[in-house]
Amino acid sequence: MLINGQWTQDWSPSDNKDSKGRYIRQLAGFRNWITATGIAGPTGEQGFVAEQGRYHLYAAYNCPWASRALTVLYLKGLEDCISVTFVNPKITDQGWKFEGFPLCEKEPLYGFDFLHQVYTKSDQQYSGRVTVPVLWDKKNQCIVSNESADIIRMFNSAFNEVTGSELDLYPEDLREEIDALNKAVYQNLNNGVYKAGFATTQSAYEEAYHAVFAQLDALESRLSDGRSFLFGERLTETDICAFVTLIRFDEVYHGLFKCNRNLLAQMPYLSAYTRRIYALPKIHQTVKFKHIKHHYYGIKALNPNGVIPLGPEGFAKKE
Ligand SMILES: N[C@@H](CCC(=O)N[C@@H](CS)C(=O)NCC(=O)O)C(=O)O
Repeated sequence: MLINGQWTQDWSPSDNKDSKGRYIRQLAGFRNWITATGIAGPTGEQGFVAEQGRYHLYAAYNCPWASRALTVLYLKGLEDCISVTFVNPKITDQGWKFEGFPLCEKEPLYGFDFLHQVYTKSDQQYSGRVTVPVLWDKKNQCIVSNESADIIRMFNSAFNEVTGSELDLYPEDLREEIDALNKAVYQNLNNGVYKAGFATTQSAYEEAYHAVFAQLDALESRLSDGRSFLFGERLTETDICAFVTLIRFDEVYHGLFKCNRNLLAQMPYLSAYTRRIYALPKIHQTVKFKHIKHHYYGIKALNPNGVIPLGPEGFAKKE
């Protein structure tokens, strides 16, 4: 992580825990918003107007948080408007680096080797974790946001006049329900699998494990009335949030994070739902199982020798 702008490597995700050994995720440090007119969003400074070509997304195919930002970028037709660079999925002693893995290119704006340089370019004294996704403003040369929950909302609404997109993943009439379900899905599933995987006590692991499967059971039952998506026939941001965890479930969370009561493949409605979203236009481009497996099974604290299991195949198709 960065401390006063200096990189320090003495840290592993399981170090971030409470007195009961529960994993705690740090809050994002940059919370500005791009808006259609440049007025400030719910948090942060004003001045980030939605413009063609002005912004850049640093993403990682392995990461569910970056993938939800990438997915909304594609669904909203923003690929010609916002450029994207993918970091190498194998995290190094200096955190995320550029190049050295298929589809991971050179850092295009400054020729940086590591993502922490993007953070200190924006704030020379930055202290905090260096995470993906990062939304960068090329004009003011600073980070707009490193919080994917905010990034998907701005992608959903800020650029409609630039792209002409009419897709609304956060429709007015469903906002309250979306917020409530997002919260449960985030706590119990998206972050819940991490809480199971990085727990350092038996009780913290068991608590997280039960929360993960209670949430999966609730979603399975919600989908059992035959609806296509969580809120019926309309795709919403909650579907994207759920999808990025579900698509990784059998390949990595079941084994490495010990969320192993059952495979997702054994839950008929949830697996059909995951396949339904996976089959939507452009979604395939956001899922790279090789990146996913190499990243997670490369986490030294959980898998010191880095051996990558061959199965289960789950949703993976041969790449
Ligand atoms: N709140 C952030 C969390 C992002 C996050 O934790 N990303 C992980 C990758 S999956 C990361 O970059 N971890 C590196 C680290 O914490 O050092 C978001 O949702 O945007």
